[in-house]
Amino acid sequence: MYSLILRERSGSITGSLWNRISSRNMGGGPRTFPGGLNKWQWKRMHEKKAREKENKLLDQEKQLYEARIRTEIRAKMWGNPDSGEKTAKSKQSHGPMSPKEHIKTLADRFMKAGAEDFWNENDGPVKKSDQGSRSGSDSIDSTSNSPIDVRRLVSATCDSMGKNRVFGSSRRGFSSMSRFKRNESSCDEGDDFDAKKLDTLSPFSPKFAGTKEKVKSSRSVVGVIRNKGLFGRRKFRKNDSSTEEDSDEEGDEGKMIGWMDMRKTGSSASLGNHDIKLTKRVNRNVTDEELYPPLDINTVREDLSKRKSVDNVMEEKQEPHDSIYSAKRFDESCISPLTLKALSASGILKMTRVQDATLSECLDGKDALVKAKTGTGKSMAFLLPAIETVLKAMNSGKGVNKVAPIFALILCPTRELASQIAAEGKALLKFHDGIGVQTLIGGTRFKLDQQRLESEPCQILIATPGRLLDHIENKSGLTSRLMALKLFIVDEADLLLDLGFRRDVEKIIDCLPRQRQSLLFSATIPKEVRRVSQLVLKRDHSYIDTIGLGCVETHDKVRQSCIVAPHESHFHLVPHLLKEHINNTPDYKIIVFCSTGMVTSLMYTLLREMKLNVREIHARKPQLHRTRVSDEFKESNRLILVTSDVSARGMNYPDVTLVIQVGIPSDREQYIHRLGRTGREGKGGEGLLLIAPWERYFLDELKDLPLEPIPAPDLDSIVKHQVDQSMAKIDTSIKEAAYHAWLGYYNSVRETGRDKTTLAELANRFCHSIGLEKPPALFRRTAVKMGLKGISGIPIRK
Ligand SMILES: Nc1ncnc2c1ncn2[C@@H]1O[C@H](COP(=O)(O)OP(=O)(O)OP(=O)(O)O)[C@@H](O)[C@H]1O
Repeated sequence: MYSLILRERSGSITGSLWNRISSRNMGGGPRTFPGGLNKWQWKRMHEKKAREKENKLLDQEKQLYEARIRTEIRAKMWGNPDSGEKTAKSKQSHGPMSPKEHIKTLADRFMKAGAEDFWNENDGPVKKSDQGSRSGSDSIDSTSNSPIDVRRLVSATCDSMGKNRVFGSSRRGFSSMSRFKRNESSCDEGDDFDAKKLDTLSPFSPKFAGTKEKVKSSRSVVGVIRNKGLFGRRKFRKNDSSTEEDSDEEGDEGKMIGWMDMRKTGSSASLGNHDIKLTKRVNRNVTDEELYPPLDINTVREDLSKRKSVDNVMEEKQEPHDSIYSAKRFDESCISPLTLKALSASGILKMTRVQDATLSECLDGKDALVKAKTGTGKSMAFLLPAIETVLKAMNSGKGVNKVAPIFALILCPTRELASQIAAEGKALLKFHDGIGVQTLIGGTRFKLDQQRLESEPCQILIATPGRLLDHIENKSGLTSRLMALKLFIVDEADLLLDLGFRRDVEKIIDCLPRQRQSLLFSATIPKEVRRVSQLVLKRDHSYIDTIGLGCVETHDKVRQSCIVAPHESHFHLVPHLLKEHINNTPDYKIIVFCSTGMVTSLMYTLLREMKLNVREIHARKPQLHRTRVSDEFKESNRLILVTSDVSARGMNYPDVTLVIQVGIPSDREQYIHRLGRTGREGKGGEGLLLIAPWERYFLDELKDLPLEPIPAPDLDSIVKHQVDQSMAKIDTSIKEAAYHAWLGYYNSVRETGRDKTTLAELANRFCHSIGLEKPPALFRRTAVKMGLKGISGIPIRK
């Protein structure tokens, strides 16, 4: 069926080309599945089943672990009347070991033997001669009853965990905490006891895959070693401090130690007598000295001085902690010399943290979900891999026979953002001949788009979902060009995967080849989005979070405050606050966010009447106007931009000094993105949220952000008079339109459960504040559309 549709769409494609196209692996697949389900429903059903299976397995693991603990407690309670002497009988005893003893044996063996040859096939009991070769604190005699150096074990473990990378492969529920970063400093810490050895010790290491019994008996170590993720495959990630050797070992396949090799060496036979109880352990009080044998003071000093010098070198190399930049330079990465030339021509030498964290992963062709704060260079972080992908595809010659292939597709939510990304892409391609970036955005003529796409080079396409779908559905030939796609990028991924856009994005994905790399970027990635990201990403994608767990998504340098004041005072307060800021900041540049396009228009008209230097952008303005104003605001200061949420995401207006949000945003994420228009590139800024008392409930969503409540300022009587006069001059139609839009918006965001004020009451107050004598009646159709029909106090026109 799908090939039929395709055949119909590509009527102009020649026979041989058709053959190539139809044999291509398309993202769509069959349209219907058993039970009349569509592809996505089918996919979701299977994902759900997989999750359930995973949870069931986790439960089983938990039960096993609990059983282990119970056995341990029972063993403790029964006691062990052991004399401590090794009897001939005990030596020959082949009964099962107690969990504690097993752990001890494992740890002892570990201490004795190097982790590398620990589980060799012909590995037997540790020989005396081996013991002799070790000295100092490293050496623990396994034949004696010397206790395991738990403190060292724990500290090494914690150390590895503490330095755990925040970013890593995303497996649902298996947080990156279960992964250990290879770190030289952690090797320094406890002799040769590094993360890798810890992994070897872990019952989840493939080396322990030999018998279930072994895995079970070492489960008590797990409490220390693994604090999350029972099944997650252990991965070692390479980092800056990884040695050459490390990276070699990690190999290409996900930098993971070969699973098969380990399983081979971890067979039951290879354990020899080591899982057999040989001695009976004496129950005796262990002194502190025995537990923590005194260390040679000189060794400690040496260790400390070594660590200090390493730290100093690291500090010298590192940027200050709150800097958005990393110490790494672009010329240290493997991007093309011509791109490097363009970067240095723009004065860009160092990577930002997000670029450093993602570039190598993205260049390796991996799928990734990336979270980084606003204004930290995410656009460049995905444009550079896009350019490299195009260069690679062009050099390999693949797809060049096809009709002008598009190798990289970038989706973003707004037209201005698409144009901005395209401009940045063009700057990076300045010295590359024959590679072009084009945009497909709404508000332009469809035919012109087509002509442009055909006449100018376009290997990188940046589009808004609606217009791209128009082209796909109108058989403009774009579908066949997209068949060569290698890289699919979604900027502001959380918004595009949210309900408003998701259907469009799904349809677009249906038209893309399945064999592709996909990257998702945003400053905010709620849990729900991580889940649905599977729609776009491969299962083994990386989740790269440069913000980190428990850290806020906003910038420390941006001061955030909140004013709660009655709704009717907002139109008076905004001009007052603006004037105050302008007086204190000569080079001001302010963005005022309003809830809807029509309210934006009213606010703009009011401020213009008050002779402030102001511009407006919202969806109701023609595209030409939007582009002109956006460009003007980018380049100037001493200007105020009043805008709706079309400017909330991704727009890079440099040096914005203040962001005012009038009324509650649609959600927490939108608050963060709006605020993110200031404090870009590590600079400072100020954010102010102005809400009515009934909107206070929204502050719960922001309670982890450093939002300072401040009292509403006393209104300047001159400003108040000016506002009243200016408002009186504004056309009633603008006010009525604002009223209707406002009503619709608040009806959708208002939490009626918490708010006792009726919508009619709020509507009346809003009317009053904008100088309307009485609420204008709504057309019945509009009222039904807004869900307002039947609300008393709001007049409805037939
Ligand atoms: N390595 C770098 N060195 C200097 N400036 C950079 C670097 N990378 C990006 N920039 C600049 O930082 C600014 C912000 O970048 P960008 O718009 O990509 O941020 P963002 O993280 O996408 O923000 P948002 O989350 O709001 O979309 C841009 O002006 C960009 O040119």
